[in-house]
Amino acid sequence: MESRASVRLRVVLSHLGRPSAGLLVAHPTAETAYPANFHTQQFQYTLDNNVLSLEQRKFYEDNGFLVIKNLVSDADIERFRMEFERICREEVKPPGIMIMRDVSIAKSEFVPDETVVSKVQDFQEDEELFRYCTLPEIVKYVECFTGPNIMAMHTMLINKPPDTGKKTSRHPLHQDLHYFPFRPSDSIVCAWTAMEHTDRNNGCLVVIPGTHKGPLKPHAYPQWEGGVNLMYHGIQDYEEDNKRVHLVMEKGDTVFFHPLLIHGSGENKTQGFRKFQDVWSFRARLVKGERINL
Ligand SMILES: CCCC(=O)SCCNC(=O)CCNC(=O)[C@H](O)C(C)(C)COP(=O)(O)OP(=O)(O)OC[C@H]1O[C@@H](n2cnc3c(N)ncnc32)[C@H](O)[C@@H]1OP(=O)(O)O
Ligand SMILES: Nc1ncnc2c1ncn2[C@@H]1O[C@H](COP(=O)(O)OP(=O)(O)OP(=O)(O)O)[C@@H](O)[C@H]1O
Ligand SMILES: O=C(O)CCC(=O)C(=O)O
Ligand SMILES: [Fe+2]
Ligand SMILES: [Mg+2]
Repeated sequence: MESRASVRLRVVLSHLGRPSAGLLVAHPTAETAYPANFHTQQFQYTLDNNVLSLEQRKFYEDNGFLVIKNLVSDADIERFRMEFERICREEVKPPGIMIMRDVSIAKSEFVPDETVVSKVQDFQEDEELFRYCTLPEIVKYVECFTGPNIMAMHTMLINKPPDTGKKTSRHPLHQDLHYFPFRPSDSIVCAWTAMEHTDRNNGCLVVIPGTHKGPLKPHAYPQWEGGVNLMYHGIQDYEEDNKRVHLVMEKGDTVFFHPLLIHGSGENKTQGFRKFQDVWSFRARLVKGERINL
C-alpha cells in the first residue's frame, strides 16, 4: 500500500539535568578523536558523550536536526504497524489515546479501520507503541540532547492520508515549541522514524535548516482554500522561496530535531494514507532516569 506512516516521540529533560546553554566540559576519549581545540568549542544543543561523532554533533548544532539511517528494525516497525491497526479497529483502547481523521473526511461516518485514521496521538499508555520510546537505539541518541532523565511528552503515530485533492494532507511549516508549555527548549528533542520510504511524493518531512537558532515565531492557521486540520497552525511569514530541505528517508531511518526547527510536510500525492488536548502531566511518561519537574 502506498501510504506514508511515521511514529515519532518527544522527550524533555528538566533544567536540573543540564544548563540550557553554555560551555560544556568535554571528556574526549580515544574513539572520538576530537581536535585539540575541542575544549574551547561551545556546544549549545548537544551534550558531551561518545555517541555522536564530532561531525554529527556539529551538524546538529548548525542545522537543528540529524538523520540517523537504519536505526529502527523492520521487525519493530511491523509490530508498531500491527498495533496501530488494532487501535484503528478498536480492538484495544489505551487510556488517553486520541484517534484523528483528516479534516476533508472529518464529517463523514466513522468507520473503524486504518484507512480513515490519519493519526493516533498520546499513545503513552499503549505498552506496545510506548516500546518505541524505550528502544535502546532511540534512547541512546535522545540522551545526546536531553541528558539521562527522559520523559516522553507527546507521542504520535502519523498515517498521512492520500490527499483528497484539497491539499489538506499538508502540515504547515511550524515550530513544535509553539505547542509546548515546558522548557528549556534546548533539552527537548523530537525523534521521528519513517515507517516506510518517504519522499516529496508522499509528503515527507520538510525542514528549514538552522532555524532552531531563531526565536519562537507567531503561529496561525494558514489561509488554505481547501481547509486545514484543527490545530495545524503554521508560521505566518511563510515564503515560497525559503530554503526548505525535503528529507528523503527509508524505513527505519530516524531524524532527531530541535523544537524550534521550522518544519512541516507536503501533500501526499500517492494513493495510500494518514484526532486532538492538553493535560501535560497525563500525557507525559517517564522513559529513563528520574521524574524531575512534571
Ligand atoms: C506538536 C506538533 C505538531 C502537531 O502535530 S500539531 C497537531 C496537534 N493536534 C492536536 O492537538 C489535535 C487535537 N485533536 C482534537 O482536539 C480532536 O481530535 C478533535 C479534532 C477536536 C476531534 O475530537 P472528537 O470530538 O473526539 O472527534 P469527532 O470526530 O466527534 O469530531 C468533533 C468535531 O471536530 C471535527 N473534526 C474532527 N477532526 C477534525 C480535523 N482533523 N480538523 C478539523 N475538524 C475536525 C468534527 O468534524 C466534529 O465537528 P462538529 O462538532 O461535528 O462540527
Ligand atoms: N501558507 C503556508 N504557511 C505555512 N506553511 C506552508 C504554507 N504553504 C505551504 N506550507 C508548507 O511548506 C512545506 C513545503 O511545501 P512543498 O512545496 O515542499 O510541498 P508541497 O507543496 O506539498 O509539494 P510540491 O511542492 O512538491 O508540490 C509543507 O510543509 C507545506 O505544508
Ligand atoms: O510527519 C508530519 O507530517 C509532520 C510531523 C510533525 O510536525 C512533527 O512530528 O512534529
Ligand atoms: Fe511538528
Ligand atoms: Mg509546493
